[in-house]
Amino acid sequence: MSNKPVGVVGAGSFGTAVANLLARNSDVLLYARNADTVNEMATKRLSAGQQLHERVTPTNSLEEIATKCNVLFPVVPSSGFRDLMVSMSQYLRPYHMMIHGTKGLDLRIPEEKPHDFVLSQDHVFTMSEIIKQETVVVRVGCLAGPNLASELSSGDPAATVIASPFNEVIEQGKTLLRSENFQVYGNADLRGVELCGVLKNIIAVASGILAGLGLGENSRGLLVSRGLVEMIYLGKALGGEISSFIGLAGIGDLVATTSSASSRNYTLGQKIGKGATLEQALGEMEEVAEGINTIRIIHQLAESQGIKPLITETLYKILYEDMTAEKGVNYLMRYPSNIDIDFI
Ligand SMILES: NC(=O)C1=CN([C@@H]2O[C@H](COP(=O)(O)OP(=O)(O)OC[C@H]3O[C@@H](n4cnc5c(N)ncnc54)[C@H](O)[C@@H]3O)[C@@H](O)[C@H]2O)C=CC1
Ligand SMILES: O=C(CO)COP(=O)(O)O
Repeated sequence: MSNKPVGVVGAGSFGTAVANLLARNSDVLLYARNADTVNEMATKRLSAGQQLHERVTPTNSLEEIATKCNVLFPVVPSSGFRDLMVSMSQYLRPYHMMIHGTKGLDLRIPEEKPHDFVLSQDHVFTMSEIIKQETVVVRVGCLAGPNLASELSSGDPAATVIASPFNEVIEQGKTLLRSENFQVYGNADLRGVELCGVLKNIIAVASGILAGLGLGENSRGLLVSRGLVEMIYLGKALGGEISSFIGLAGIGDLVATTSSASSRNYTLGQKIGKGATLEQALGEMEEVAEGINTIRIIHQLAESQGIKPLITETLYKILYEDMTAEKGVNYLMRYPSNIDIDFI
């Protein structure tokens, strides 16, 4: 496997950062779907504002990347993930290994719903589930942790978690990604680690809102700690293990994303806190903020499953109904809560 290039599918901010990390150890093929973008990447050696490592070769061909690479890192937003897997599936074989970096969920509602239809976990999928549903790939994993693309591209010290039930996926991920400035931890709880990356985006949006309202570090500390409890509560209900949430992919990523203007979810929240509507805030952003879609999905799931994630529900009202950000904060502050930790 070592002489083969490694494939990264998706050349946005994170796909490009992952390609550059991998290029420290291997040749890399980086797929972008737009042929003009690929030509420009090849000539200017730039992708998503980042300089491309000399060992990264851009490609526009899914067939080429699947044929030449045994290990593939799909890193596209969750909204395009299933379509991508459907398009790629004809080129994929059981010997492929896939480690995705996408921090979102996929919602599949039947076109013809029975009159008593209730949305359940059977309609909400993580990206590893999509890979297994749409392709013949078996050895699947994910990559999650405090990995802000802008900081990775500056070469700052950082670390990630490779999660998979297959030890060989974890070991392969470590071999490919580990370098002087980049550590890689392993975790067998694939679902839990995927959910960490997905759910922390909700709390990042909330943190941005607090910042947009001009609130300080005490309120952020309160949010991060209650946010972690909510992530664990939801994560457990959706099949993750508590221990993953208190590791690098959980608390580690939560801290990074709730305190950085480099986070798109935080930035979007900040715009809302300053008074923008969701439509206005989205209109000002060029990159994906997965938390917006995740809040909608968790709201629908919570409603039908009888679970009550307080922060997520309040965010839903701010983003999709007519609650103001100030009212949302007042509502949360008045909510009667008195047990600090109730999940251990
Ligand atoms: N940017 C970051 O710091 C990090 C992002 N992530 C996650 O990585 C995923 C991707 O995020 P970014 O790269 O930042 O997004 P981005 O908004 O910078 O770029 C997304 C890229 O995916 C491409 N794309 C979308 N659908 C596609 C499809 N069907 N086929 C091929 N290409 C497609 C777009 O053309 C675009 O180039 C998200 O789920 C995000 O949560 C995870 C860790 C860090
Ligand atoms: O997940 C991330 C860092 O680990 C990136 O977060 P954003 O998608 O909010 O930029």
